[in-house]
Amino acid sequence: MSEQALSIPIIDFGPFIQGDPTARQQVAAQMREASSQWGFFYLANCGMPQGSVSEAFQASKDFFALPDEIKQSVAWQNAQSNRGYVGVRRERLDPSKPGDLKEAFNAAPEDRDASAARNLWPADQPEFREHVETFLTDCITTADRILETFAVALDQPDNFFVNAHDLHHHTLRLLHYPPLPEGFVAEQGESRAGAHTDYGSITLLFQDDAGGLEVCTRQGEWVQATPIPGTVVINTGDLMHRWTNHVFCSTPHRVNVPKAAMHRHRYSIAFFCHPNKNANIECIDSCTDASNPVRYPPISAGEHLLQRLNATY
Ligand SMILES: O=C(O)CCC(=O)C(=O)O
Ligand SMILES: [Fe+2]
Repeated sequence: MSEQALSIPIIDFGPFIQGDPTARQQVAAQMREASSQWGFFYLANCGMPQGSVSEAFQASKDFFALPDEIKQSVAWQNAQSNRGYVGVRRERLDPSKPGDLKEAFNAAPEDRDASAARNLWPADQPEFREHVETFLTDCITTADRILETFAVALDQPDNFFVNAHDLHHHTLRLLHYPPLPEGFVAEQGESRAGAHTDYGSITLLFQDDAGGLEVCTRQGEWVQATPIPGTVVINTGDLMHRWTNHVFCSTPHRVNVPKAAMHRHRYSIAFFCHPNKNANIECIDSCTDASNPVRYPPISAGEHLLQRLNATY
């Protein structure tokens, strides 16, 4: 492993949140560097209330421990609404591999549009709903602050990305990777989550201490994104890659099964940010010059997502 491979950057967000203009510029410059070299970084002091994070993890554990028939009562229906429960091996993030050894529950911020899909909540679990909804709200606040930093990093008006995300077309995903049985062998290359890139603009990823998340460097080496307590992992997705004309990466990542953590549960929570469906995704002016000519025509965020989904399924 090279020196660089060992160091997914850690960025302290505290100075940005406190608002000193010089400190904001410094944090923005760190995010620019990390997003262009890695497409991944750890964010410390991200501003999420610690209680909200631990309640969301507890809610997730309680939900996945429910009997299967309750989980199936809120089963995921279709890609259009993309909410509810997805059982073990139902999904393949890497289509060339068998189903992922995980289960998931998707929820989204409530859409102001009355015709939009609604979240699926299990009956008689009021605390689950309450904690997930609080966590969703806190994730939106945090994501908006990160998006503001990205705007500073790319010499855009502060609200450039936040305005393009103000309909909150995001998805929250609680993930549970069950313990693998004694003697388990990954016969056809199964993993907890196959190698993939995320589709949207940015992802906030909260992980417990089990480990297993791995990130592919630009040199093609897989390195571990070891859990660091008190941080959230941020990565940039395919849409941000396109929007920034490849200045920011969309980096493949996967969840492997470390031997030491094979027989224990792993829980993580991902918050996938997507711009408004009608947002115009056109090369950002500071992301092109003679050596990096514009690579793509403009596209709406909704159309980009459809193309990305059609390429996968
Ligand atoms: O569980 C994790 O740590 C990563 C999950 C992930 O990358 C995803 O669901 O897109
Ligand atoms: Fe991912």
